[in-house]
Amino acid sequence: MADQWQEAYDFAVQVARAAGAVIRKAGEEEIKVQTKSSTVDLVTKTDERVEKIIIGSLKEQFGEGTHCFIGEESVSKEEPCILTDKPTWIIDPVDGTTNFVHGFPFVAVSIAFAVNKELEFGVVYSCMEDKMYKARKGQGAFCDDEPIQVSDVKDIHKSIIISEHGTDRSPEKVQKIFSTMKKILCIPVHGLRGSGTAATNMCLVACGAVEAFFEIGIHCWDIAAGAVIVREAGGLLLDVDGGPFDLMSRRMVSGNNRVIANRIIKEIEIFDSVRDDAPIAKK
Ligand SMILES: O=P(O)(O)O[C@H]1[C@H](O)[C@@H](O)[C@H](O)[C@@H](O)[C@@H]1O
Ligand SMILES: [Mg+2]
Repeated sequence: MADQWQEAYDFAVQVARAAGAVIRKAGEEEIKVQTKSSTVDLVTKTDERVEKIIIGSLKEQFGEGTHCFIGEESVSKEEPCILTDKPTWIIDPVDGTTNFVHGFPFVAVSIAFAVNKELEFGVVYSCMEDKMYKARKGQGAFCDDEPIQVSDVKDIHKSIIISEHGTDRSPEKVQKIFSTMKKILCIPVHGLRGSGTAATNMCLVACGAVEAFFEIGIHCWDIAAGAVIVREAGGLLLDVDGGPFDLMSRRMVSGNNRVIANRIIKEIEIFDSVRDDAPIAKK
C-alpha cells in the first residue's frame, strides 16, 4: 500500500504543476467571470476546466471507481462532499479565484489525498510564484524539494498572523471578522496579512513566514492539502474553539505552536457556517 500512495503523491505533484501551467496561460487571456454563492464568490471557465483536467488525469491513472473525488467545482454542481474511508482526492483547482480574476499574483492548485478519512499527503502549487509545496504523512514538508519548518516564535507580540474576509458579506459576520482582527492587531502583533488563498496561507505558516492562519467559512478543498503541509512542517491544526481540527467544519486555526494558536483562539469571535458534509437541502 505504502508504495501505491507514493506513486499517487508523485503523480499529484505532476498534475498540480500541469494544472498551474494551464492557469498561468489562462491568466494571459480574457477571463469571463461568473458568481456562485454570492456576488463576491467568483468562478471562471478556468476553475471548471482545470478541475476536469485534474480529475480526468487522476481517473486515467488510478482507474475509474476505485478512488473518490471531492472537487470545489463538482460540489458546486451538487456532487457529494462526503469523506468516506475510500481513497479520496480533495481538490481546489484554483484557490484564489478572486486573485486570478484581478491578476493579484497568489493563486494555488491544491490537491490532497485521504484514506480512511485520514489525510495522507497534500500538494499546493503556488503557480504564479512557481513554488511547489508538498508533504506526505510522516515524511516532512517541502517547498521546491527543500525541507520547510514552521517558525519557532512563541511570543505573540513578535508574530505575523494571517486571516481572510471570505465570501459571505452579511454584516453580522463581517462585524465579527473585523472585531476579531481588531483584537488581534491590538494585542499587538507585528502584523496581519492575507494572500487571498487559504492554501498559500497555510504554506506560509508551514515555511515560517507567519505564525498562524485562521479562518471561518473556508471549505475542505481550500485547506486539506495545506493541513498536511502545516503538520509535517511541525505546526498544528485546531478548531477555532480550541478543540480538535475537523476538515469538514469550515473553520480552522493553523499555527506554528500551541502557545500562539491558543492566544489567537482567545480572540476569535465564532460565527456559524454550514458544514461541508451537511445534506444538500441544508446548504
Ligand atoms: O474560492 P477560492 O478562491 O477557491 O477559495 C477562497 C475562498 O473562497 C475564500 O473564502 C477564502 O477567504 C480564500 O482564502 C480561499 O482560498
Ligand atoms: Mg479555494
